[in-house]
Amino acid sequence: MIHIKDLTKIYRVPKQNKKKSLRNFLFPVYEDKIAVDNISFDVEEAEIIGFVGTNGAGKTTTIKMLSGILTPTSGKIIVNGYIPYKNRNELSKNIAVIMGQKSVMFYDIPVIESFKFYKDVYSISINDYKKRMELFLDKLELSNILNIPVRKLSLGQKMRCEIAVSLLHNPKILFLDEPTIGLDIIAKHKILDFFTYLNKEFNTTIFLTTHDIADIDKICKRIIIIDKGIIRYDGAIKELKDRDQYKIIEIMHEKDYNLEKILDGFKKEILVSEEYKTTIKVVKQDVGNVVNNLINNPKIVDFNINALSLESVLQEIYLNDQGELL
Ligand SMILES: Nc1ncnc2c1ncn2[C@@H]1O[C@H](COP(=O)(O)OP(=O)(O)OP(=O)(O)O)[C@@H](O)[C@H]1O
Repeated sequence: MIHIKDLTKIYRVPKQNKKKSLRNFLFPVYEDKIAVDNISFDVEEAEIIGFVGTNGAGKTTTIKMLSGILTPTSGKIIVNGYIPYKNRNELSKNIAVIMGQKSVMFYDIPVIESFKFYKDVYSISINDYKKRMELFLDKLELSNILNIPVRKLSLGQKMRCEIAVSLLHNPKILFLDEPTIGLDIIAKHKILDFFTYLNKEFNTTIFLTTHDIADIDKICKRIIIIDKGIIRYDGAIKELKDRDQYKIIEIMHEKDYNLEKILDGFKKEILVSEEYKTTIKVVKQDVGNVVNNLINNPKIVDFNINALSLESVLQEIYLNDQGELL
């Protein structure tokens, strides 16, 4: 569905010059800024990919190249059989790009007018339009808001409408850039459940970029980590979590317990310390022995062993800067 090989995007930016002279203003010197550096990956039909990275990693630039908004500096890129920057019109019939902070609807008029407009833009038949609207009314609960002007909608309502309008033409691929930004947990889950539904029901391929790692953990099996324009990891989320060398142990205990004494000799980090509950992080190899000590101690009431959350795993990757992970 998506094929990218050795893809690079270099921006030409004016070189920062501390000296503010007329010469520098009239004849600026430029330098190259490598935003995406020789990346390669493939995405199969009906996959849901999480594309993550810190600020400035190259995510939006990649999505813009995938959707034909930007022309790559070099490399190969094919999306649904098209070269995006050459066949943007054809490609747009098969994809949707949803950016959490950008709107495609008309601000001052009722929501339904935007739907009618895009029905004509995409030349959608009356029958297909009715079917799609039924789906949106049902799954995104739009029935009570279609006649309200966009500017009067809450952020959650607006986002549900944005998504529905962008999906009127039943695209095969969705490029999502921060689709749940600013939403409360209920609105967020509704939207994520809807994406999962589209994926199952219509085999829609989903390419999701977000800073909200919980979103990725909820709906993606595969994750691509990009860092300073370079792909650091491309694989299963489960494998990434399994590679992690730590476990989290949540210990329920009596008030007067002594952790140092119970776990004497083990390297541990205390993450949360409460009166009757303490959460610690220990290396995987020590878990067996730590558990032994906990079981044999009368001050310990109960305990749970958990893997690190995807968010913590990624945090460690970014912080440790371990280089190539692949
Ligand atoms: N139009 C542009 N001109 C020059 N440099 C740009 C342009 N757009 C992005 N960049 C630079 O390219 C790099 C990658 O930016 P990009 O927006 O793709 O990152 P990102 O991963 O989407 O970041 P964020 O999560 O902050 O949105 C950054 O260093 C950014 O400053």
